[in-house]
Amino acid sequence: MKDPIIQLKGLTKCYGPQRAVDDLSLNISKGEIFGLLGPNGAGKTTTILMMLGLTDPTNGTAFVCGYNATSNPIAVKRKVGYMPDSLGFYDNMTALENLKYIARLNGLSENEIRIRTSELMEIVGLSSVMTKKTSTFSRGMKQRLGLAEVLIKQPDVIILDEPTLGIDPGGVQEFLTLIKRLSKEQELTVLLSSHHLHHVQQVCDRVGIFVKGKLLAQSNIETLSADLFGHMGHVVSIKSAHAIPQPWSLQQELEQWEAIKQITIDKETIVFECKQNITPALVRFFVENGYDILGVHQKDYGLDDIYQKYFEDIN
Ligand SMILES: Nc1ncnc2c1ncn2[C@@H]1O[C@H](COP(=O)(O)OP(=O)(O)OP(=O)(O)O)[C@@H](O)[C@H]1O
Repeated sequence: MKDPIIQLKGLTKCYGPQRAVDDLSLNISKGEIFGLLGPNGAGKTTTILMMLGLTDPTNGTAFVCGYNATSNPIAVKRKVGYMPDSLGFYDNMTALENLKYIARLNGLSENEIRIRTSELMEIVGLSSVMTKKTSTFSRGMKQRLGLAEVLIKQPDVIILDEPTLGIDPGGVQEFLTLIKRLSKEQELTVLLSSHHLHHVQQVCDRVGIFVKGKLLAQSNIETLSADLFGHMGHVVSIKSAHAIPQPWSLQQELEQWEAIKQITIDKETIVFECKQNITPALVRFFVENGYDILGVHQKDYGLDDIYQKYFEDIN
């Protein structure tokens, strides 16, 4: 990994006897989109607050953009834009006025404010509605305005806490596409916390699975799948037009196949766990033996399976 822009070492936060974050070590490199994935109460927000210097760790360190977040929170805040899960705007002001207000708070000159706010409204797709009061905005539009506010100080890192919460599916898609584009165009590092696995899967280069304060795994989705389910090999299920009799005359022959590890039969469905992908050979075998096939399904392990494996005891 290139020099990490976020470096968490043994980060721990205890609330009384409860370890909200437990010995978290994690490196995130510049330009990466990292998804912190976990159910409610996993410790995602607490981790973010420690990274911003808004709450002190019980143990461990958080270095962000080269600064220790606990001893130098002001320097970190200059470099990091944070969008919390609930956004607040001045509803009696227009979107543009809200953004200009934040720009002034960040110390931009009036000339910079004029140029930058108009650029950002364009980037987040709010130019046509920027003179409307934010009280009229949908949740999706508010998220976009929140993103513009976060970007106004040209941060190196943005941290988005549950950014897709409450947005309709179309809005989610647009928002995630925007995040991805910004990250690639500006080498912006993005830390995105969510419990929406599908949203995370669409946009993140890597994900961390966070459960009960512990980071259980971190990798890209493909590697996580291979690590967790690689031993399962290729699983293919074949649905015949008719129920498979028990005992089944062809089973013994198939069990001789080197590539087949296990055969499970349930009425007309036969599931094969195989060492490699032998789906075409299996289909030929069934056809040659006079079976009519209604369906063939190859199981691909994805984030759903990962989620279920880690979170099944919790949800
Ligand atoms: N100030 C606090 N005092 C005591 N306990 C807290 C405090 N803040 C968080 N916790 C507890 O720490 C644990 C982690 O909470 P946290 O908000 O970080 O989780 P999360 O993953 O962000 O969940 P959510 O998605 O629900 O916000 C929870 O059990 C929560 O109740």
